[in-house]
Amino acid sequence: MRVVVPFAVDQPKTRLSATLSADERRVFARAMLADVLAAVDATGHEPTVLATAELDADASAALPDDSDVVVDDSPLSTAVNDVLATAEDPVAVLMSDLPLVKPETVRRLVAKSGDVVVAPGRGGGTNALVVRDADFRVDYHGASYLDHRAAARDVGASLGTVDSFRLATDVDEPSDLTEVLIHGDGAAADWLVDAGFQLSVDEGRVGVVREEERS
Ligand SMILES: Nc1nc2c(ncn2[C@@H]2O[C@H](COP(=O)(O)OP(=O)(O)OP(=O)(O)O)[C@@H](O)[C@H]2O)c(=O)[nH]1
Ligand SMILES: C[C@H](OP(=O)(O)O)C(=O)O
Repeated sequence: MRVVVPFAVDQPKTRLSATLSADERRVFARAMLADVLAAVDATGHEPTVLATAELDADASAALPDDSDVVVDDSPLSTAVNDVLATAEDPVAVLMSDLPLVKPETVRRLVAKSGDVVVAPGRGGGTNALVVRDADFRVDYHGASYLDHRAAARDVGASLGTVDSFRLATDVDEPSDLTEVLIHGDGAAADWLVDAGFQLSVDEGRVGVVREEERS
């Protein structure tokens, strides 16, 4: 199955700006992209990066050999809907900020039955979809998990849901870095460790600290 991976090339992950500089967010976003693409590639499914701009050398380095790249500077939902409108076969849409995703996670997603399969993110978002219905269209942001379920019902599509910790864990906020350090073992986790991040336990609560901040 074609697995479309939307990727914001410029100024990604602004909600991490209290913790990472603009340059660091660029590099970290590319490390997460590499983890997602590696997981897809290991399953034999074909990744297509849906990028907001031409990929630079760092982002291109994350691409497995058989990847396609589509550049579309439209807003996220418009760009994904452009893909869905011309797709002749089922398509999966998997976000690029899911560094805990493993090949088995991708296999579970694409194996789930339903004309529209939704994998919720924490907080009401939609971290992955499988679309087997020609009339279904996306509408991201806000409580998009609920919106996508309603949109599927509106076009008469049957619904599947994938309840997966690894798919639900998108990295949006500084607190999400904790999950990457605990459960990640790919490029994103390695980058965080190299950048000096480590787990901290403060009054029983787990978080992250950066080495330079502890001294
Ligand atoms: N093609 C495309 N992908 C996008 C766009 N905006 C976000 N994405 C990707 O969609 C996924 C979810 O987006 P967000 O969680 O909002 O990521 P983000 O825009 O980098 O982060 P914030 O700036 O913190 O909102 C990530 O894989 C992004 O790289 C867009 O306008 N076009
Ligand atoms: C794309 C968007 O991501 P979030 O902003 O919720 O991380 C969504 O899941 O609808």
